[in-house]
Amino acid sequence: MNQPDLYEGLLDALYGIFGRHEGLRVTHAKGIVAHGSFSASPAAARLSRAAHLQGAPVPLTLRFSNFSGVPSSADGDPDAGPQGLALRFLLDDGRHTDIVAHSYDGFPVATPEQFLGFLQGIARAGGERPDPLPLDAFLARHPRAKRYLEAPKPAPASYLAQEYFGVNSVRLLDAAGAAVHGRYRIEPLQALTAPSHAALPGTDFLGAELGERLGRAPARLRLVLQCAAPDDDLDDGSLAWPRSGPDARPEIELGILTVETVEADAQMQAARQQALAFNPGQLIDGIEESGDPMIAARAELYRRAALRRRPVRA
Ligand code: HEM
Repeated sequence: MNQPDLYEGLLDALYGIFGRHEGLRVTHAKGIVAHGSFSASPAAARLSRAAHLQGAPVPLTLRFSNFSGVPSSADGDPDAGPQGLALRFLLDDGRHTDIVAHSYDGFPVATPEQFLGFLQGIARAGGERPDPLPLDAFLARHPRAKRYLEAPKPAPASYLAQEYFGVNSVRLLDAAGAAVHGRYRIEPLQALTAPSHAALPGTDFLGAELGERLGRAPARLRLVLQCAAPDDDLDDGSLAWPRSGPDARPEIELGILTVETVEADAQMQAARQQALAFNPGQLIDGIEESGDPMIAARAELYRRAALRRRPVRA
């Protein structure tokens, strides 16, 4: 299969599973846009020459979301997780760079081709005449996909109360061109107080909780780089790297994200969501793809997905 057919096939498969919901993303359909800023650590500036990692505060747009492509799916429903966090760093010269992360450490599969097989299996296992055999066969060959499907993904107490993982590794380059490979993680700076809403199936609370919490005070998250060990596969985001024990990978704090406000006006919120098109392939000098095939594929996929969901202008 050529690349354009693969990308269109992936989008068709996602629309087949979730249906078409006018103007909304085919996955992560329900979300909320917030604004804030990012301040890089001195370690980040030593690691990369990227403009937003030099230390001066950089304006930030964030979108928190639920996995499902069905916008009416509630926060407590099983298809709501993993939750997503997309970040856009707005640079002085009008450019931007993005990180698109989710709350599961890993991905079901390593390549877009495998992901198509996974989605096709899921589609065949549902619908009017369900046939579970293709999915069963796929999961038998891809145990990490099985683990992903079976992992409980409960709703968090707050979008701000859990970790998010970049999954696909990147290469950071310093001023002299020296490279470090790693994966992003975004995590709460401190444990949050008890939730104000219950995370029960059928309940919808995450968007309101975020607005209420930020109405009281800004929230802070850490951006961390989990560094690759010399023999780590940089092209397989389905495999989580150890975080504890003797094989724990070194970690470097890249900076602090301060989340300040949400778009309170419902119409503006909807318009912002539609206009935004985050893209994990939107990189700038000082940050490169690591060789993971998913980054290039996601770059083209998200571009095509945004074109499909946006209204055609006459
Ligand atoms: C081949 C693999 C993947 C495919 C086919 C895929 C597909 C998509 C598509 C079509 C969208 C909607 C884009 C838009 O309309 O703007 C999307 C959004 C998203 N994806 Fe993926 N994705 C893949 C891998 C991943 C991975 C590895 C992660 C987590 C690290 C991830 C997290 C997200 C998030 C958080 C969003 C919502 C972004 C936003 O708020 O705009 N995806 N994905």
